[in-house]
Amino acid sequence: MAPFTAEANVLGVVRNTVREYGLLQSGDTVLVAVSGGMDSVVLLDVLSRLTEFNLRLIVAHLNHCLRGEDSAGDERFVADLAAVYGVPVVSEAIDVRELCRRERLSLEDGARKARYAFYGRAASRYGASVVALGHHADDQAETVLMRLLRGSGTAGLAAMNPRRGESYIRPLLQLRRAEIAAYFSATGLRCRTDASNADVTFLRNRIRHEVIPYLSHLNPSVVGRLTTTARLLAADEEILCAVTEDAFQRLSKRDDLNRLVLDLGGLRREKVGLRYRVYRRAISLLKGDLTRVAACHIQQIDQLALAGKPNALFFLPGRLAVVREYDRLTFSVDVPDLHFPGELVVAGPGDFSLPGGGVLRVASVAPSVALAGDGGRQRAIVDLAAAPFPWCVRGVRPGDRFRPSGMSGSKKVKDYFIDEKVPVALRSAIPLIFSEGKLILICGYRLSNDALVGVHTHAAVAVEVCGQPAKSP
Ligand SMILES: Nc1ncnc2c1ncn2[C@@H]1O[C@H](COP(=O)(O)OP(=O)(O)OP(=O)(O)O)[C@@H](O)[C@H]1O
Repeated sequence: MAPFTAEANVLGVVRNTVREYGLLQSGDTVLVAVSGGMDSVVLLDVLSRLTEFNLRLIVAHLNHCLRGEDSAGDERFVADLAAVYGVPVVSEAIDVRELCRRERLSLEDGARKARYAFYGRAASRYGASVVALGHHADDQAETVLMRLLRGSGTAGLAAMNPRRGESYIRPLLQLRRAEIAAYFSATGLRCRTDASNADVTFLRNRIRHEVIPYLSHLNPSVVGRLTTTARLLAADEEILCAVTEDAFQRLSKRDDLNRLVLDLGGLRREKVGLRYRVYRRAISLLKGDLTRVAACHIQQIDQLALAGKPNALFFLPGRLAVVREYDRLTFSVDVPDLHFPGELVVAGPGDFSLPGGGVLRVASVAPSVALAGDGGRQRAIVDLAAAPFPWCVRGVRPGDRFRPSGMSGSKKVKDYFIDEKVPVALRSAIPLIFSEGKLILICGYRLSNDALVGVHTHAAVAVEVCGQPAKSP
């Protein structure tokens, strides 16, 4: 029997993990993500020793440009290390701070986003079948605690799996940090040290250096317990994903503008947990991930879905709009600029493109149609004698007032928007129509007493906004 050494232990656990989760196939090309830290240095060494798989290894390193000369030093160190193993190295430098500023991400999220995009590029360049990452059991336990503190559900607490999708594997995930450190010392490997790993102003470091040691006093197996929780929840998560996918297929469709539309009638019959999952699925499909989408956003979407209000709008980080229109809930990204710059002159009936998106449609209607009543909120009928052309169409400005139909006296547009609970983000995109300097219509909302049709109306037009990004009652 082989003696039980730190090396034999690590190699044995990794071989078990690889077998249990089917992480490697013979002859695989593996992109090994190496930061230069101890874990990924050990990962590279271990993979190079799994000779029975006849692997082709490629080392990949991303320079995040966050620590000046230290980052450049890491990049050189990894290139030298790859040379020692006689394997190719692929590296890139990305200004992560700039990326985070541009995309309004935290440093941690931005670095992760840059890294995974880089892995994707590098893997396809070298035809790698999998990307190997150096996460271990202590990382897993820290991740579970961090997500618990952030209020994650099952998906978040399931944390990491030895296999993530088809492309990512974590061969060290069932090893403790101490076991990896013992292997590292026994083999005489060298690595880079990232001084920021000791900085307890970062939540992960505080959990690593303060919370887990404290919890270990209560239960010495705390890391094992947390990783078990993650494993059990990962198994549950698989079932829940299948159920979600089934519901999502039943309840969603794409409309002709490529927006995702959920059927509220069906959605309301589902349990709250499933509704939440369907919203998350819709968002990740549109945005690519769920970065910056918090539990409170999902709850707000659900309130929008269940509320009595037939029309309302809600914005999520990342220019994602969720619009409730009667029995539909529409998700769209890259919503048009919700701002109405400048002025538009309408000299007569016709279709007019609005600067914030959508079309203003002004169409003549027969006096009999005009008298039959108004066309509902979305389609207003205007008496042309009371509100003659040319009209000026523009966004709201401070001090604008009008005389809301059916009310006596006048009212500030701003107060009207507040009373009608029109979302602030939407207000400046709503077209206001003026005739002879008087506000006669807030499109999609309210006509003015000054433009109402009556028995004496001889000429009238119907006004509506088509393809408007969002509206609220
Ligand atoms: N700069 C880098 N270049 C290449 N690979 C890296 C780099 N930084 C980290 N990795 C890979 O990611 C693994 C996990 O690193 P680390 O624990 O720092 O990241 P994390 O942010 O906790 O995890 P995740 O990448 O899943 O968010 C490392 O073991 C290594 O395989």
